[in-house]
Amino acid sequence: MSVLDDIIEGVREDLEVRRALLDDAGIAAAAAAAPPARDAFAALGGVRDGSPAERDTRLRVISEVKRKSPSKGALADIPEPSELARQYEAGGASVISVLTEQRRFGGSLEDFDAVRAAVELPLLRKDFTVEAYQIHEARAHGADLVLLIVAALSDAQLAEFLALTRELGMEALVEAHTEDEIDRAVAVGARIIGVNVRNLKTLEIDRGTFGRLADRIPADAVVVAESGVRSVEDVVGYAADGADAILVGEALVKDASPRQAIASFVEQGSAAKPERVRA
Ligand SMILES: O=P(O)(O)OC[C@@H](O)[C@@H](O)c1c[nH]c2ccccc12
Repeated sequence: MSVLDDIIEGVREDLEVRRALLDDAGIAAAAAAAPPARDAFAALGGVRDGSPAERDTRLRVISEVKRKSPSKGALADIPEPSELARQYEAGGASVISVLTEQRRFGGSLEDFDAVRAAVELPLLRKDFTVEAYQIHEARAHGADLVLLIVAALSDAQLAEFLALTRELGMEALVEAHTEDEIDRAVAVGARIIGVNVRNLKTLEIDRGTFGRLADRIPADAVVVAESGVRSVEDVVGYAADGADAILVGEALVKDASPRQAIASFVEQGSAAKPERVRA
């Protein structure tokens, strides 16, 4: 069984515990009652009805609240996720990602709620989405963006979940690891596409993956480089290779001043962004 299968098995078990407390109809009603979602696509520099050339050249940072990971174990204590989120916002993050997977990443919906109460930025509910329930649940907790991992879903599920996400007023970060997965993301109409440079089977990082795959993403989609940022040099590399946004967890939760780190990522990353001319 792959790491991904293993994680998803736990995610499904935990989901059944929550569903026993609030059933499908209950969670759908809670989602419908939530205040409207924020426009995460626009926050990431996406342009709906214009040419990509109209886009500004700022590199966006998606800053992640991440307590631990399967590859690295414990990363940071994070006694107050709300405090960390305020620093992320003050530093100039465009979106905040909050991991809610419990077993491997130490996240929770409680963390998500704490961050939601603390900041106005669009929030990504970062989890392994395998059921519609989780999408309703994300919206009920005030999420604006959900994660859809191509490797974990069939084409039919991808299309269904993306449609539900948009019905609820949210957008999806659709995560790919290979050319084939990018093509599948594009085929279902994803407009925020992430290339995760962490290999899901070996858990190893290969930053070069981003440069090899980014050009395959159509120009009207927002391109996100995910994982492996250690310092501003890595940010500059991703920006030069065509990232519109970067998703950063470990480096920020470990930094003594995440606020300053984000500010320098935005500044130096934006300076390194090429004029965008992709077919
Ligand atoms: O901590 P890093 O290397 O900056 O990575 C952040 C983010 O990309 C990573 O947490 C991630 C990317 N895709 C995921 C899917 C599930 C859980 C976590 C992830």
